[in-house]
Amino acid sequence: MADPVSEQLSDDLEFARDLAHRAGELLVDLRAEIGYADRWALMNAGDQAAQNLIADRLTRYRPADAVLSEEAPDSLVRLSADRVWIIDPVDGTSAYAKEGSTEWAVHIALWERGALTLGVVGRPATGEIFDSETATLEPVRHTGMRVVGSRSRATKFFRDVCADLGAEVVSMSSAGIKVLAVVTGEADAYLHTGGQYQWDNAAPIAVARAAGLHATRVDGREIVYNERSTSIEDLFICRPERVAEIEAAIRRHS
Ligand SMILES: Nc1ncnc2c1ncn2[C@@H]1O[C@H](COP(=O)(O)O)[C@@H](OP(=O)(O)O)[C@H]1O
Ligand SMILES: [Mg+2]
Repeated sequence: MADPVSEQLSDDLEFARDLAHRAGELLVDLRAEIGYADRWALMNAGDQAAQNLIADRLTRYRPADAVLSEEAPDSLVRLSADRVWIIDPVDGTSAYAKEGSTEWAVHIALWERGALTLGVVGRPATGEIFDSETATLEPVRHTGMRVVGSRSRATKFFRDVCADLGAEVVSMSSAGIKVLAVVTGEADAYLHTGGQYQWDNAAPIAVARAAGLHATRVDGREIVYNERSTSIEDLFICRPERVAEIEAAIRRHS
């Protein structure tokens, strides 16, 4: 009979879910242990502990693969690798260090020969894990249009597009948590401009695509991963039925 543990380690999606689960538990424990009095200490400890856990297991169980992580120096080896794990150990770091906030996530994505092949977004504060195999788009439960955007870095463009649409703006931390808000029907779209990196959106985009969401750059271009530049400045994630309306507003303000 197959050993369930070794099966879990050999299947990339199960391996990635397990990484997000382990890192999430560690981060929740650290919050309780360190407390919130010194936010920088908690942020640094969380980033470092989750990075170490994920990096150690990738080295041990996926030694041939390259890694791009927010918390490790970028190695250009990834540009000629067949498989690259794109990792954000804690997305929404400042929310992680805010007592009571659930707006922080663990991102694990895998890029293989030109495309993202899996993504896992863990929401450790609620114990949920979303992945690119099982994510399904839920119906909206609100009336009108809701657009989710950065809590701390909303741009004029974002505000102008939302005002044009007459949309309710919902501010949240973490790119992963914002994509989950669209997947779960809490918002119709997630619009971001002004800067972001591959690790901020790779896993969320894999989950968004699996759920059937529209996911492109703000100008409609495809989002391309494992480019030399780590930057992916802007994103437009949207329920299919709202794409045309929001794209028209984007064009009016571009
Ligand atoms: N203008 C900008 N430039 C660079 N990174 C940005 C950015 N706006 C958002 N981000 C990054 O994108 C992630 C989600 O941001 P936000 O919560 O504001 O929507 C955060 O990742 P980290 O928390 O991993 O640093 C944040 O640092
Ligand atoms: Mg991030």
